[in-house]
Amino acid sequence: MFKKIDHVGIAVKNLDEAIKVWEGLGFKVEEVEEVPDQKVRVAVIKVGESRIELLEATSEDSPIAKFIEKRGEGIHHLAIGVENIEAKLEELKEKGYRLIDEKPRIGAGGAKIAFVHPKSVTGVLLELCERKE
Ligand SMILES: C[C@H](C(=O)O)C(=O)SCCNC(=O)CCNC(=O)[C@H](O)C(C)(C)COP(=O)(O)OP(=O)(O)OC[C@H]1O[C@@H](n2cnc3c(N)ncnc32)[C@H](O)[C@@H]1OP(=O)(O)O
Ligand SMILES: [Co+2]
Repeated sequence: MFKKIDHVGIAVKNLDEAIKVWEGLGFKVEEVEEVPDQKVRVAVIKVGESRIELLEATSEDSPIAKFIEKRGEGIHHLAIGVENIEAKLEELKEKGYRLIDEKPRIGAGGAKIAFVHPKSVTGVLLELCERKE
């Protein structure tokens, strides 16, 4: 059911500056994409079969803005690749996990994504991600 670690999301204040830092380390930003539904701008770095997502808020009420206000920059979420996101959401709902999204939404690269609340997942914001490879 779980395919791989799809990506680690990192909240940053300024995407262009963060890209310089990460490319200075030797990583390569493949693409930068705005995801209006999530109020973020995303820089995608491929690392083997996984990705790093650098995330900048595109509005004051973006979840990324609130996160940074409260906790500063840093690791924001862990995204796991799944075969069937609807089935997984159903299963977790039945098991009593607190779903932020009952139905998947569209994320970066057109993936189907849904979040499970950190309070249900030992303090980790978990993202389920179904991607047509
Ligand atoms: C597009 C791209 C993609 O992959 O395609 C993305 O990832 S989009 C990535 C951006 N989109 C998202 O993050 C959408 C899902 N996130 C959300 O719905 C929200 O951010 C949220 C429900 C996790 C938290 O929102 P909130 O208004 O409740 O914020 P609060 O600050 O009050 O958080 C409530 C409690 O959760 C904790 N908390 C909040 N955010 C996180 C986090 N990222 N990781 C771990 N814990 C967290 C807070 O410390 C607090 O705990 P305590 O009470 O103990 O202090
Ligand atoms: Co993500």
